[in-house]
Amino acid sequence: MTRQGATRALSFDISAARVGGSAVLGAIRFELGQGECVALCGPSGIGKSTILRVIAGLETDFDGRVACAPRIGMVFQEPVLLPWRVARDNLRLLAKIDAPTAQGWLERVGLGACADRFPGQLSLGQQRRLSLARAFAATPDVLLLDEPFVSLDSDMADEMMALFEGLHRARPIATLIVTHVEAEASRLATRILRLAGRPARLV
Ligand SMILES: Nc1ncnc2c1ncn2[C@@H]1O[C@H](COP(=O)(O)OP(=O)(O)OP(=O)(O)O)[C@@H](O)[C@H]1O
Repeated sequence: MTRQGATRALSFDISAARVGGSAVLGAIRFELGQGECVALCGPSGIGKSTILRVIAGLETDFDGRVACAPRIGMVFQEPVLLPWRVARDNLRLLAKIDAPTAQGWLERVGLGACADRFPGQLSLGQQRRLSLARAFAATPDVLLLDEPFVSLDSDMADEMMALFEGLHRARPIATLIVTHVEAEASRLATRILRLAGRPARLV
């Protein structure tokens, strides 16, 4: 396997990837242009998160070449926040921005009044908004979103998607978004990559 920098935001070209020794991904090749939002779809267990993990360097058992711009941001299904830090500090410390900028981001995602609350004092939807704000505030070159709207009620999912659209319009970071919901993919992405089979390939 080879990892190196790229002129495109992301170039993914592998012939195989294994998880726990079993072949999960087959030959898969795609690219992500600067500012583009691409969806990665497929049934549960097909290997969508594995692709994100390979890109992020968390999964190294693969054959091929992954060239990604250096700064990668990830948003997981479960928000990963510092539980002992209030919302403002979660943004400030993890996105490396000052307190007034952090407050500005909180306002943008409707959490202006929650700056001094700890993650445990926020609802799941609020925690996810905070995670999304943090990801954009950190201005990565590539953003990897792993089912960021799963298990939210339809109003909240709609609100989160609108939030993502607004943030991405204002700051068009190359984004790969994993979802198994077709409507989400066609709403948010300019291109949809579909996985099928075992080991998984693009279809
Ligand atoms: N430690 C492991 N050992 C063996 N197989 C594993 C291990 N971890 C994950 N897998 C397998 O890897 C495959 C791909 O998992 P992955 O999480 O990438 O799928 P996914 O498409 O993201 O699924 P979901 O939509 O349910 O999150 C699954 O079939 C899973 O069973």
